[in-house]
Amino acid sequence: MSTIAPEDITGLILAGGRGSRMGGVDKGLQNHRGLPLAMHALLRLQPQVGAVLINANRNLSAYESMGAEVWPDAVPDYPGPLAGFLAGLEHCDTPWLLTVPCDTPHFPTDLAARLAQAAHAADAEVAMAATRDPDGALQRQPVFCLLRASLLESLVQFIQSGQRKIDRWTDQHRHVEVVFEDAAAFDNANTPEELRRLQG
Ligand SMILES: Nc1nc2c(ncn2[C@@H]2O[C@H](COP(=O)(O)OP(=O)(O)OP(=O)(O)O)[C@@H](O)[C@H]2O)c(=O)[nH]1
Ligand SMILES: [Mg+2]
Repeated sequence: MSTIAPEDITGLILAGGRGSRMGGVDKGLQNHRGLPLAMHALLRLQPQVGAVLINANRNLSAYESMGAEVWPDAVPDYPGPLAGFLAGLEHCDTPWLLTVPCDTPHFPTDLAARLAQAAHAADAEVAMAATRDPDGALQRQPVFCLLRASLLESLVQFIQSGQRKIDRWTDQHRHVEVVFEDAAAFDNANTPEELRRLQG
């Protein structure tokens, strides 16, 4: 096979954060064009992968009603997105996991296909999205990450050692970066103002 099949990938929507810059609200449940942000992510991710999970730590039944399995962090105190990666890897039944955050409703519709192609071609364990700044500098998008499910043990150890940074961890493994030309597709909503800007 010349790539990784969609059926071999579980999509994971990361909605487990504190949303502190948004005033402490549950970011994935905030309205964007008539639907909760996490629902936009679900609708975009579902056609690209075989199954979808949601990682959330509050309002679990609201997320369940979107039609996907929901898993909270197994580690306490909101240690960051890697806790979500961990919940996803623990509950993923496919050889690959693809993470996306709940606050980026316009992410590329070919995200899974392009990351899968690159991971396969490079025989990598991790494929991460990247964009270019206006000045041309490469900007990693670490929460958009295709991972081999076999990295679970490595991630448990990394988190137990007190580390939190996604690319510090992924750099320990065979990885590739995939540049997406449309940087605006990765615009996310951290504040109410950024969410308003996304409506336009
Ligand atoms: N499971 C889990 N996910 C997290 C955690 N922190 C952030 N995330 C998720 O990681 C992604 C990127 O994080 P941020 O954009 O900083 O979101 P956030 O942490 O909720 O927002 P702030 O509190 O304002 O930083 C979002 O999809 C969050 O839901 C955490 O401690 N646990
Ligand atoms: Mg945060």
